Amino acid sequence: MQARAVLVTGGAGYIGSHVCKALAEAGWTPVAYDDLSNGHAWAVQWGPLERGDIRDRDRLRAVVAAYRPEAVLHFAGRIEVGESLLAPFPFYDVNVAGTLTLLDVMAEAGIQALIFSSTAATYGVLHATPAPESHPCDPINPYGRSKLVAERMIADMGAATGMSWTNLRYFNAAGADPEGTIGEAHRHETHLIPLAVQAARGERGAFAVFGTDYPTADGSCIRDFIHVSDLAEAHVLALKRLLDGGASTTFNLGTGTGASVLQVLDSLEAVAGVPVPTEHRDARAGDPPALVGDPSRAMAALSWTPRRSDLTSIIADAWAWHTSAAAQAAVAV
Ligand SMILES: NC(=O)c1ccc[n+]([C@@H]2O[C@H](COP(=O)([O-])OP(=O)(O)OC[C@H]3O[C@@H](n4cnc5c(N)ncnc54)[C@H](O)[C@@H]3O)[C@@H](O)[C@H]2O)c1
Ligand SMILES: O=c1ccn([C@@H]2O[C@H](COP(=O)(O)OP(=O)(O)O[C@H]3O[C@H](CO)[C@@H](O)[C@H](O)[C@H]3O)[C@@H](O)[C@H]2O)c(=O)[nH]1
Repeated sequence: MQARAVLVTGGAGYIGSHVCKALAEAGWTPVAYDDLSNGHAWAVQWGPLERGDIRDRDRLRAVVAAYRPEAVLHFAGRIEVGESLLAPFPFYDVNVAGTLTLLDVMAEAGIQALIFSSTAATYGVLHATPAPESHPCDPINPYGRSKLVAERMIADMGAATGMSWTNLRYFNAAGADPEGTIGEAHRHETHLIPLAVQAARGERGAFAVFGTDYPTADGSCIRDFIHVSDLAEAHVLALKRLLDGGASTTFNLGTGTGASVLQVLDSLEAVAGVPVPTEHRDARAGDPPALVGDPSRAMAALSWTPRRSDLTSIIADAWAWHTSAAAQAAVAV
């Protein structure tokens, strides 16, 4: 029997490629649609790669007509919080206008199910920790605002067209495929764990800790790290739920427990057995002090439990991937 196709925008990226692997293991053909601005052709291993920009309506139309996907998982977007304050235009252009174009093409083609990559950055500064989905959304950077606008467009389009949707608000995706096939390799790396790994391996200078006087126990920021394989599993479960008639909704995907930047560095030193050279810098603009999410709604509705999201497993998988032959070959491409 022909496997059922799903369109995965951003399928050559970090989270999208891990989700493609999980989708293929669950019996779908993931069609990755990606302009490779931050992703990699080598990360697309479980279905076809269609190069294209999410803002290119004609190209999207052609790919949708060729594969007739029964659902879309929408990862494509601009992702760097700090960058969004310096250059907001591409964040609104890709994350808002690009999402709107995708929604229009989906409506035209009659595709009735969408899973959207949203973010903890939609909340802004938390008043309650861990934050439930009902926490007010007041983002403090253009990235978070662009994702919140996209969430609201999706809900409006769904109400008008009958499309079902699930907005998944990820906290900090981390780690790598435990089988070592793919991992985190953003072209322009800004993320804590890969940068700290590179500093530990002597591939860059000292790791810059952004802010040491936050109102947290050790003064550094706190984030809720969720293993990318746990995220991937949640996407498969969310897709099944939506295609089985589950109601449109928003779920947090986090663990409910935070770790500080300094704790992450300690854990990396313990796993790797080498020191991480660090220097202290001013806080990065647009960074809330703590982002920790309550995942209990997703856990109940999806029968999902994060299994590899303890800090040691996350760091061990990240370290194993970054030090693997696969990663060395990948960065050379
Ligand atoms: N990494 C995280 O911790 C995290 C947390 C919350 C939400 N998210 C969201 O999850 C999604 C995936 O994040 P990621 O970390 O895998 O990032 P990523 O950059 O690895 O993946 C995004 C992919 O989208 C592609 N892309 C970018 N602009 C495009 C365009 N105009 N047209 C087509 N493709 C385009 C990139 O080439 C890349 O492959 C993003 O939407 C991000 O906002 C990520
Ligand atoms: O060189 C660095 C890089 C990061 N950090 C700190 O580490 C924490 C995590 O930063 P980073 O890894 O860049 O992730 P976030 O800025 O938290 O953003 C990620 O997590 C968000 C959800 O919380 C997503 O929406 C974003 O797409 C994703 O990039 C923050 O406190 C940063 O200040 C440093 O101290 N030094």
